[in-house]
Amino acid sequence: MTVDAKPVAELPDPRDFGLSVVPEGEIPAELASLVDEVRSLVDTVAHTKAGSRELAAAREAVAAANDRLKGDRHDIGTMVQQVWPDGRVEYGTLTNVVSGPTNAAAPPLRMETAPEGGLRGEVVLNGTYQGPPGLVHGGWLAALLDQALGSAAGAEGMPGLTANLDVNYRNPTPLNAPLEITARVSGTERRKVFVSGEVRHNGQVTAEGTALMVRMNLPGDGGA
Ligand SMILES: CCCCCCCC/C=C\CCCCCCCC(=O)SCCNC(=O)CCNC(=O)[C@H](O)C(C)(C)COP(=O)(O)OP(=O)(O)OC[C@H]1O[C@@H](n2cnc3c(N)ncnc32)[C@H](O)[C@@H]1OP(=O)(O)O
Repeated sequence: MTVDAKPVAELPDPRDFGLSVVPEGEIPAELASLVDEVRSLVDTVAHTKAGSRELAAAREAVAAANDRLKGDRHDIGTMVQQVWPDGRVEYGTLTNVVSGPTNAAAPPLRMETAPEGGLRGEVVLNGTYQGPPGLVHGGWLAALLDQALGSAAGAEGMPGLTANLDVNYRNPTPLNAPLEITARVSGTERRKVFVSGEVRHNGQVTAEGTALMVRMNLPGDGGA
């Protein structure tokens, strides 16, 4: 179903809305490497069986690193501009909990244009995303789908917010295993963008979702 589809001519530039933008290429390699290490640290701490002495020493080392870095922060709402190999430009928040490149709590999910249309990404979720034993938490699968579906709408020139998200869990989703995420726009109606997507492991759908994204109301587009 496509009624009155109205992609915006150009993606809005967040700077026009008073937001700062960091081009992904300008993120220092040392920060990317630190984020990876912290991601691993969170998993290590979550699973450690170390004794009190080692734990106390590790706490001191982490506190020292925290003190060292605390001072100088990006503002909340800072955006990152990502340019994908196919030339697609995407804006997201720098610390987006699913895709933010500097957020150690993010897997992170990266979505690229799929040959069959829509977007496709791969991600591995470690033990800090656990729900049932050995399995990914259902809320996190919903978060992955929400992000992928939102990106699919953005990639078609219709960035917006999720008004409704519906997820069906078809099969258990394993931790520490490659997952494929796919998403596409299935229709539009005025500012409503209908999107659908899947999470797969070894080609088998483990979760699938549909969402209604409401496209941003931009100055000059008449709001229709
Ligand atoms: C600033 C610069 C930006 C730069 C560019 C950035 C690009 C980024 C690109 C790409 C990446 C995106 C990745 C994101 C992924 C993550 C997504 C999230 O986590 S979003 C957070 C959770 N969602 C919320 O917090 C929304 C809260 N809700 C609202 O704010 C409003 O309700 C909103 C915006 C969704 C709609 O409000 P209204 O006032 O704008 O529009 P109304 O008139 O109410 O609705 C429009 C149409 O939608 C229907 N509608 C609205 N809500 C509905 C619902 N829940 N169910 C069914 N229909 C609904 C209405 O009936 C209406 O339909 P009719 O055209 O009249 O037919």
